[in-house]
Amino acid sequence: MKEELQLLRQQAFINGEWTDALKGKQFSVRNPATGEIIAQVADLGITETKQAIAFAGQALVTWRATTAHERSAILKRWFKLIMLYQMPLAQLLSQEQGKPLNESLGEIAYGASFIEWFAEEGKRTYGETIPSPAPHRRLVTIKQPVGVVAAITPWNFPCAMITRKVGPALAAGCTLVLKPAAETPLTALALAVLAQEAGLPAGVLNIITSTDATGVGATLTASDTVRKLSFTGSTRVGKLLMAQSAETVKKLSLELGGNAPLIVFNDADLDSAVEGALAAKFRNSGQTCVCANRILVQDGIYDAFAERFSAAVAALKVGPATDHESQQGPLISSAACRKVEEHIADALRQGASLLTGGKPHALGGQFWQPTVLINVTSTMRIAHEETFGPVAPLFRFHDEQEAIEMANDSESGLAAYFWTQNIQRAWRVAEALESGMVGINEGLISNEVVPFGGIKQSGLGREGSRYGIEDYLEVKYLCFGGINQTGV
Ligand SMILES: NC(=O)C1=CN([C@@H]2O[C@H](COP(=O)(O)OP(=O)(O)OC[C@H]3O[C@@H](n4cnc5c(N)ncnc54)[C@H](OP(=O)(O)O)[C@@H]3O)[C@@H](O)[C@H]2O)C=CC1
Ligand SMILES: O=C(O)CCCC(=O)O
Repeated sequence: MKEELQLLRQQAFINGEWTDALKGKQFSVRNPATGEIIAQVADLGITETKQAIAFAGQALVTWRATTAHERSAILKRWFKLIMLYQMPLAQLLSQEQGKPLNESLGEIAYGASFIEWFAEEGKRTYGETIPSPAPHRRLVTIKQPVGVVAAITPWNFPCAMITRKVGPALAAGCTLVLKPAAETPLTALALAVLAQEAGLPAGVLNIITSTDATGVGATLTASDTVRKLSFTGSTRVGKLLMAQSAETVKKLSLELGGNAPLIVFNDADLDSAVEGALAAKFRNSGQTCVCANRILVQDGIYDAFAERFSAAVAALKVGPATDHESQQGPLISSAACRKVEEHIADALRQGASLLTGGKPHALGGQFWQPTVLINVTSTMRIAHEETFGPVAPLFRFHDEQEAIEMANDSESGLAAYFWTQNIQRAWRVAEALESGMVGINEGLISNEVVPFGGIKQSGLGREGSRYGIEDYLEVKYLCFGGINQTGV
């Protein structure tokens, strides 16, 4: 490498240029562990968003004409650079998002894995030949890039939620306008530094940093040039963007909220269930859409599980990312803290009890004690709303049928988990759960090779895996007629 690249950028990235807002507006990015301002980032608006869309439209003409191998070579260079800069990227990510450094290092590697995976998958976007019902016709399909893609991403995974959209889009031959969350734009901009270094042409990836999510979202969805929207975030905003996209009939990928059940049957391996529930609930301090939101425990194992689990939760080390022993960082905002507080208060009011936690952490600010509630019931808010924080509510059930009914009693259907040592039950329950992903005796189920996505109001489409690139491709059917089989 020639020289260290400067990863901390405070300007937006449009058509390969680092760009200020037209009116010079900026917004502050804060470290959620300290409240300290760590950057002043360009605050772009509707006009700049329209410009970025136009540049992405122009860049599409040449980018879509490159071969999958050429695109793959650039993506592989990008992957290598991300891994080369894994530590500084992780430090930046922890600063703006708050998660412990080890989790950030893991997220950078996870994020990079989508770039490497789709660098390969892009070469395998096969069409088909279809046996023709008519002797004089030949029928084939080819796959072509959808076109310009708008991507809107959340703050909880500032790297991986970007790369699992941008990786397949670029590999397929699409260009993008990306709006990262206003809380965490710095990792996105740092990724752009490395993409440019890897040789990504100007205009292929544009990044709009903005606090006007409504205006930018409306501009992206209203645009006829933008042919697809890929969004990860709340169900409320997902529905809004879906409605806005109806006018121009965009292709949609929506990764929305979850309310994941985690079921522990009497025949579970208790050690494994405790370890898995800890991982599934407390990853990123509970701020993950696949985090277990409802822990359903069978009568016969309830007390033993509650005791072991709450001891493990109480032992979690809460602290800032600068303390390398931290396992739980701060929540992203004071609003997130309020939601956690409200869910706990509502549960306690309705008869739940605390086994551990339940209060703001002594560190102050946005740190919250990892919390376990017992005797939680379906009338409580926590049963139906995603808490998105470090609160584990333990529900009680009597038999398998009741567990399945409780698990499926949700508008969401993203992830579900259960623990059993009975193979028949494992298949039965896995098939009965209404969710896009199921962990069986396993609490961490995400990686780049598997299809990530939900059913019901958890969204549309799949990210990662061989399916992840399909959302960025259109199938075109070609009918070759007039074929003279005797030869002319
Ligand atoms: N599925 C998931 O991974 C996530 C789920 N959530 C759920 O959502 C709750 C709220 O989190 P929150 O951060 O507010 O999630 P949002 O859905 O509001 O934010 C996600 C992204 O959407 C953007 N956005 C917000 N409003 C609009 C709009 N009108 N048009 C276009 N884009 C918009 C945000 O921008 P900006 O940051 O500038 O507001 C951000 O980039 C969480 O508590 C959790 O339950 C949250 C994040 C991720
Ligand atoms: O959408 C999210 O909340 C992030 C998902 C993290 C994962 O890929 O497991």
